Amino acid sequence: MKRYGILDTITGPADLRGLSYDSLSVLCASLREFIVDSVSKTGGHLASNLGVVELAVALEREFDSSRDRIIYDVGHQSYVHKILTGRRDRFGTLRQYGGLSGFMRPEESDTDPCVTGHASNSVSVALGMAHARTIRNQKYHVVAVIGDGAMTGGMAYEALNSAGTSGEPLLVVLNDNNMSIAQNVGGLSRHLSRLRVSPRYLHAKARVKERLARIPGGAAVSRAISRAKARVKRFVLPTSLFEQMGFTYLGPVDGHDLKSVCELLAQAKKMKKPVLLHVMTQKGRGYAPSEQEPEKYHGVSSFDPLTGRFEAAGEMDFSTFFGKELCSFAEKDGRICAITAAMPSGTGLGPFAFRFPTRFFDVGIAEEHAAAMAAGMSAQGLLPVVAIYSTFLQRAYDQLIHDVAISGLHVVFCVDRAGIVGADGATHNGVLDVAFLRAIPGMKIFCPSNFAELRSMLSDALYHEEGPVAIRYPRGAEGAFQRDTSAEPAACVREAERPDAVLLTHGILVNEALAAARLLEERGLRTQVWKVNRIDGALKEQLGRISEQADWCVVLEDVVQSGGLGETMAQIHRGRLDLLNTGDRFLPHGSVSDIYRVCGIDAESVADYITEKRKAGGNGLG
Ligand SMILES: Cc1ncc(C[n+]2csc(CCOP(=O)(O)OP(=O)(O)O)c2C)c(N)n1
Ligand SMILES: CC(=O)[C@@H](O)[C@H](O)COP(=O)(O)O
Ligand SMILES: [Mg+2]
Repeated sequence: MKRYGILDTITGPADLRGLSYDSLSVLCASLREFIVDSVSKTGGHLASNLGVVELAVALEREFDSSRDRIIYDVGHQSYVHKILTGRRDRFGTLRQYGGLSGFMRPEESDTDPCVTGHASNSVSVALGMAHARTIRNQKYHVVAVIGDGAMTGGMAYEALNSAGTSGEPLLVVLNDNNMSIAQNVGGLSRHLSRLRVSPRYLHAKARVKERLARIPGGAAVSRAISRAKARVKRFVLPTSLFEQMGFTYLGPVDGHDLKSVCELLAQAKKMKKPVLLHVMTQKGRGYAPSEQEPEKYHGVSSFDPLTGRFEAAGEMDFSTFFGKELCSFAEKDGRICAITAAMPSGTGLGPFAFRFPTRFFDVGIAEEHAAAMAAGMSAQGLLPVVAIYSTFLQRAYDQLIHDVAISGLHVVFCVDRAGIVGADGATHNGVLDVAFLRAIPGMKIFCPSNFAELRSMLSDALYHEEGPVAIRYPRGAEGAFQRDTSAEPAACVREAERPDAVLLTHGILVNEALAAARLLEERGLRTQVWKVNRIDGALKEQLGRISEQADWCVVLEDVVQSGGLGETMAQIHRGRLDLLNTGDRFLPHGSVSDIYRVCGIDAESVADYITEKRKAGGNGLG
């Protein structure tokens, strides 16, 4: 087993307090080596974790994470915290089924104060905890560690606005690496750049003070000048946004200078008010490939730690295909605009951004704003396409309804990462979109199963529809089923004469349904397979047609049961009905195939289920 020097001697955060700063620096190097080795095997969020090593060590040293509440925003950068709080031995299970989560999970450790995964909520949750501490007359510190990317999310400002004047002692550590997943964007990013250069001003001030102190009576002069300067400064120097909101602003400090970070944390801890500590770090620090390309190494699959090369060859996936197709449409139609909420590469919009920079909008982690902005564009004659992961679209629900749907505005929502995403787990699965989108009057949902259908449906959504349209597609590549059936609202993709059962599904799960039908055929059962391509006002009519095909109907979905197609079928179908879906629960993390098995929606489980049911002669509904 590989040894990691000083890291092997650390049993918990308490050990950090007995170490010199030099030893802590050596520990940081070991932590980086351990993280690179481990993540190169499991995959995970590499660059963000390498960037916060010193900060995370300093936080564990200066605070007591078992009692104090340290919330890492998103939590994708919480690996050092996990390693130092008793989870190092399980680190090889990261993001795997039954293993450690890639985010904070209280069920994993008392040192994880809350569930994390979505950005920009940490200051709100921290303030709630600070209020609880006051009301319950308890004593502990509350810290929110939020990145400059997460700080582009509107929720962060709602929280700062409230926290700054709350009077609650609370520390917000702004981890500023000038990166979201991609380059950070917007006015805040500019504001932080200005603050970052302010040490020059601070150092110059310190030098003048030092020189004045050396001349007789100079100290008194220095104090008088300082007082006058402080008064003048308020008028002539731009103060930080955070000070304006009621925070005491500390920093900016070099986040890799452990001693300075520890000292400032210790200082902040003593201050009985809202404090914001601005820490500058380098994303990907200490590993050459991720230092050079922090975006590429933000979230990684397994790779060779020596070269940084990825093991899996990059297959064409739905996102890349979508991005490429959208470029073809945009070439011919100058009204098409593309909007992303801080996910240009994840949503496949990189090429669009490059080719049509004036029609591409990265709004930061601001899904609500993205949806409402699209409404404005549509109202004024543009053709906006908003590409957002299913799970993050949850943030924009009110805007979907209020700004887009009520006015019947034509906005195309490309709902990426629909269904099971796998390793990111419960916070990131896209299993609620069918239910929440269907509930919006006038919303149409297209469910492509493959690239050809995505192309056709994108074309239909852009040119043959009015009002809001969503196209939901999964993470990753297409499967064996590559036929374009998009011309029909619902298509029979496997015929069977006098079928024993009809298997009905939508989207990528058609591959599991067809594989299940083949297995059932080997067992002597005839299964007809249908897929729904459009979920809209005519759905019941389609389901009625399918319902007539056989007495026994099985509905297979990669979404929760409530609000799914199975429930609608239950209102129509008079024969036997089984509903196979992700259930009304939050799912664990693991590979997509692991989670399909957990839910019983993989081909084998479906075939076994139907075979068993057939033997038992029962009805699976309810
Ligand atoms: C609501 C929401 N939208 C998008 C994301 C995807 N996301 C995860 S991390 C991240 C960038 C965060 O940047 P920052 O907070 O600066 O952290 P860094 O990775 O730079 O350390 C984004 C966009 C998310 N987790 N939550
Ligand atoms: C932390 C976070 O929310 C993102 O980094 C997410 O993990 C990206 O997921 P994909 O790998 O599916 O783009
Ligand atoms: Mg950042």
